[in-house]
Amino acid sequence: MRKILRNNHGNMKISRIAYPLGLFVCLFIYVAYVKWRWAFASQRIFSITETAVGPRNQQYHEKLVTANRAVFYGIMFDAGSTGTRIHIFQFTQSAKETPTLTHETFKALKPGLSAYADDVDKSTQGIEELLNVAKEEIPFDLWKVTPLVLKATAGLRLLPGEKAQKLLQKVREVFQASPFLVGDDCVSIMNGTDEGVSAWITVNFLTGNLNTPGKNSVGMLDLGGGSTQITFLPKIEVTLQTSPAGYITSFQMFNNTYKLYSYSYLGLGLMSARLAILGGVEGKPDNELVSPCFPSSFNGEWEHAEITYKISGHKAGVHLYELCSQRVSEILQNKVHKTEEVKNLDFYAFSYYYDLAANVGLIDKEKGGSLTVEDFEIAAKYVCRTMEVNPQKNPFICMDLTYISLLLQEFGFPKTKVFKLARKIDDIETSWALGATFHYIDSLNRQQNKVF
Ligand SMILES: O=c1[nH]cnc2c1ncn2[C@@H]1O[C@H](COP(=O)(O)OP(=O)(O)O)[C@@H](O)[C@H]1O
Ligand SMILES: [Ca+2]
Repeated sequence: MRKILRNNHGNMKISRIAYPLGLFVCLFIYVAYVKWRWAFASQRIFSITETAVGPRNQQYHEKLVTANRAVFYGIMFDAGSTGTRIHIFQFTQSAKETPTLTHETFKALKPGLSAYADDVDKSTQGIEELLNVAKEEIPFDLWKVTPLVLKATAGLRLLPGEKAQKLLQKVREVFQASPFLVGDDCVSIMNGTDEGVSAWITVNFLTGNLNTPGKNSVGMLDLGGGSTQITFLPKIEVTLQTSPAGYITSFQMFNNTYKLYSYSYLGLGLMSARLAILGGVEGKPDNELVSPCFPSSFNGEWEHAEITYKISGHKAGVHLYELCSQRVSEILQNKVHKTEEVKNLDFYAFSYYYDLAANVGLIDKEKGGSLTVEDFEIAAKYVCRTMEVNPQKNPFICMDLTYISLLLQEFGFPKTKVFKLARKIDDIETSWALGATFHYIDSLNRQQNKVF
């Protein structure tokens, strides 16, 4: 009897220790698992294979796993000024090998988050719709180890701070209720330099320049709706020495340190520039905005940042291109820093550079292509001249092309400079999203190394 009692007493003691111990072991295994997923994610640098253009569903996922390739994902939301986009990146890795970017799923919605500044509750519908794409794409068992991040750009930078924070808080709530891995910093406004640097990482990774020592890097030009970025790796010391404060940035990624020239011009994105050229002010409705970049007989409306403006052409307009380029030059005067070195480097151009060139047939809509500053200028002159007699579907086409051609010259590019325009390289979107995902994974791993 005594023995039994003693045994019972002993069992109770064991279960009192066993319960918290079991809980601790489970927690340890879970944390170790998450750390393991991300540890291999940041070993040296990622590679990309032809499987990037492959089917991606549960069957494909199982095929990779059974082929002894571990699969993991990262989700990046790009909250741009004109739209919100989801990028779902799939990586695979065999034992002891560097991870490979195998696929991207991309979906975009309009308008951008800033359009909901006065009705925050409405912003969640689009975010949830995009999250559903991630749920369909990512196998259920990987949801809780897949990091989910949103970074907002010019649209939210241009909003009053309080309105922007309310929008971000709403998104944070939706993210926290989702089954994915969210950290404290999962939703934020990205600074302009990080935006340029991340896009530079993307394009240099996709062109194979990042992982090949001695290979030249390429520069990156991004023309968004609210801001525009220029980023390149200077090869000559003069550029580093003569650039103003805030234009040179050092960053570390995957054990390498890079010193880049990178600057984001807030307010010089195409939509913000249109407003400036028209003489309007962000957030303030005007009676009517008149511009020499529209044909003299033109009358219409333009919606920008939730305000509808009445727009029209100058009555006495004759040489549209000359008058328009004068006005655009005034707007760009003393705004942009010129560098000599850009003349000698290869550049990729994204976003509205691509869209505009594709719209007027300078490049193939799907495949992209190469063109010069002069091609933009010739197209601008042609469109401005013909739209007087032949009204265009897009009344801004003369203004936009004139703006692009002059902006590129302000950066220091000669008219003969050739640019590459690409929406995708190896079936991956040429956006800052991939570079930012690499950076996020890298920093997550560094944090975890500190914890363990
Ligand atoms: O990932 C992308 N894929 C394709 N086009 C994009 C992507 N990101 C931005 N764009 C294009 O960039 C332009 C607007 O930029 P955005 O809305 O991002 O402004 P912002 O960068 O100034 O915030 C649009 O033409 C949009 O189609
Ligand atoms: Ca953008």
